Amino acid sequence: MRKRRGRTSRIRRRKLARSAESRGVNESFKCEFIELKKWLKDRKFEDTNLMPAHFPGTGRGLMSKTSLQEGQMIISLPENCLLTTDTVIESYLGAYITKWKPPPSPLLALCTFLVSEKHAGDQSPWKPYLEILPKAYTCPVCLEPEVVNLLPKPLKAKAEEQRAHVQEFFASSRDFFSSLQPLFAEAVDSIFSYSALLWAWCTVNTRAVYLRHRRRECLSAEPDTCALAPYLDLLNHSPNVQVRAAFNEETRCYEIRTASSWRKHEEVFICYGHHDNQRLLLEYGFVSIQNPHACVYVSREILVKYLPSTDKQMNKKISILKDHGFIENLTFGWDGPSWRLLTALKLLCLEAEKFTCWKKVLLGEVISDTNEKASLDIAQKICCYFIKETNAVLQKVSHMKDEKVALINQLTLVEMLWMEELKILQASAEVLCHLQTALP
Ligand SMILES: C[S@@+](CC[C@H](N)C(=O)[O-])C[C@H]1O[C@@H](n2cnc3c(N)ncnc32)[C@H](O)[C@@H]1O
Repeated sequence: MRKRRGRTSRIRRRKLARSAESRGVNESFKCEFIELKKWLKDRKFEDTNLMPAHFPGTGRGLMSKTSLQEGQMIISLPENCLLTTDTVIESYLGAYITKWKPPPSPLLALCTFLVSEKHAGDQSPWKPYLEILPKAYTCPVCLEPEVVNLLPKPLKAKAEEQRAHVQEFFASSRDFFSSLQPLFAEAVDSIFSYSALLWAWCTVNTRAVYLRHRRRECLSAEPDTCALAPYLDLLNHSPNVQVRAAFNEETRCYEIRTASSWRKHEEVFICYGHHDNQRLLLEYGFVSIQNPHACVYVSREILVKYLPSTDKQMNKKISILKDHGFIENLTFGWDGPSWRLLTALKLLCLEAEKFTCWKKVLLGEVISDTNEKASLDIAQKICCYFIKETNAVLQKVSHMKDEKVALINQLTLVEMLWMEELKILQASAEVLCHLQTALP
């Protein structure tokens, strides 16, 4: 049979490919979801809008059962389904928390409850929820050090901070865990191990919704703002949607309304915030493809890499940038170098005789064609340098994927981040070319 090559068939094929990419496979028949559904029903929640499904691009998420209109409530989860510090304090742990001095933090209360209930297994009333929680996470704190080493520098530094923070959280909680020994037949050290606490910490960090609680004497003064919301926490993130999510004091339900509309059987997303990919990886352990907020960070060392070392005013210029907050958050994005990056470069490229104009530069005024050209040239050089570096890391990751098969998932995640950064840099290089040719 002759192949159809007309425009209509091309469009149809493209549409089919696009819907196949995002088409989810219903998972509501799976045992864990049947159990969770029963558990939710006992708590007076039945979902008419959504169902669990697996999607090729985003993994497990929620799919619309019918089309959903803009402004429609997509989920309204009753208070008694939420796991908050109230749940913990009202539980068998309450007496131990109240006795412990200094008071445990709200986060420690939630993590302790999660570990303890997980340990209780079949005996836990939260079992149907615990069963659907991921067994492992992909936040940098869970990545192997050799994989963390491959992250872009600013993210690597934050990943190391994250690891130190969780290790300190564990070390400083051990005495409190010891105080819980009367509750358990086994040694608490084996129940509240580092890996168990890490799992609980990642569960709260990647899945909790924002829900502010008043301060209670038995907990420390740190903000009590996290609640786990079973089922609702199956919603994945998209940077391109808008939702309104909050606890409704009248209905006593945690409600999410969508500002987007959804066709039947589409994946329904919420937005976790306008985060770039490095932040998404740090906090949630994933990378969003074509994220409009994604960017590539330019450090101070790279900023000055291509500037003439003979510039006597260089130190002064850097101090000015520091004093005016222009040394941080300098980025390349999909639409080129950020205004902040170009402004910093314009100041660094100021000719000696124009140095007194530095305030005008920071206010966005054009000083001279020479200054405009010099700053664009440096931006282009930095961008090309980043493209070269990114390609080199991608090659290294690709080799490691062949050699370290056990790390393939972690390496694929890091690869995705670098591939997105490469696309951003290529787009930026093109924008810079246009800007350079547009100059007189
Ligand atoms: C609140 S949970 C959402 C449900 C989760 N997919 C699950 O199966 O339990 C947040 C986690 O989902 C994953 N996730 C969310 N949005 C994603 C996306 N757009 N692409 C890939 N993974 C995503 C990340 O692992 C993140 O830490």
